[in-house]
Amino acid sequence: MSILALKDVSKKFGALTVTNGVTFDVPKGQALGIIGPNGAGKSTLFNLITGNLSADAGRIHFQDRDVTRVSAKDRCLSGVGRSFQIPQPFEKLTVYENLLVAATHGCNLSEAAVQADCADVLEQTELIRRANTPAGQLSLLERKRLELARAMATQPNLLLLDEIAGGLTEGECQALIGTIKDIHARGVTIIWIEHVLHALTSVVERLLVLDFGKIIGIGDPDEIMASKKVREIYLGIDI
Ligand SMILES: Nc1ncnc2c1ncn2[C@@H]1O[C@H](COP(=O)(O)OP(=O)(O)OP(=O)(O)O)[C@@H](O)[C@H]1O
Repeated sequence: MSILALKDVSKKFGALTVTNGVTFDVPKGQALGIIGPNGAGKSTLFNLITGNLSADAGRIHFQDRDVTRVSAKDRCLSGVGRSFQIPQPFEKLTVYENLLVAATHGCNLSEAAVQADCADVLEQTELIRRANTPAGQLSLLERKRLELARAMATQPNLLLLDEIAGGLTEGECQALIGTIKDIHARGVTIIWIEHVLHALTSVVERLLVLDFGKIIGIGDPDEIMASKKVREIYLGIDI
């Protein structure tokens, strides 16, 4: 059963077609990776799925409901969570307070349940010892963890990760991968845009390649990465 389905989704900015007839679905519980050159339309695709942008054409279904014209807030409340490429936490609020804000506005839990949920998310994302630290004092890895935690605090069934591994050392990257794997093992469906390929392929079961807003490949990560077309377009390897 698919949790998300896009059918012929398109988006233009002026004369520039950034999403061009995109059709794919994501089975419940799967981790799907998205790769593509800079400007291929990956973040735009996320914005269309979350409702931050509205599609010019096509339909988007989430959990069997047509959400094409549903607002970003309602999509979040119904279970679409996301992290952003550039983390922008409330710098002066503590880690825990940042999660409370996300949970209070991003899910339907009662006040008491929100507090318990945020404590659980702090454990899951290994931020428990930084709970009372202002977000502005966190290291890069901790900021990435907080970005993940803010998305998890909205209790997503579908978690969208936008280049969360960028800029980390190899050790930090491995630590973050471990946390993402744990979240996936709990049954959360994941779509992850990432340029750090080894991080992505160590988690995802399926890979989608975008180029100029079109899907040029989707399937088993090893097969996709071995395909001549993908190697030429994405890796710039002339074979
Ligand atoms: N709000 C906007 N208005 C006009 N053009 C935009 C807007 N958002 C994105 N674009 C353009 O759409 C194209 C796709 O951008 P997008 O950010 O989706 O690509 P991307 O694949 O995520 O790139 P990157 O890997 O660099 O993050 C780019 O040419 C970008 O300049």
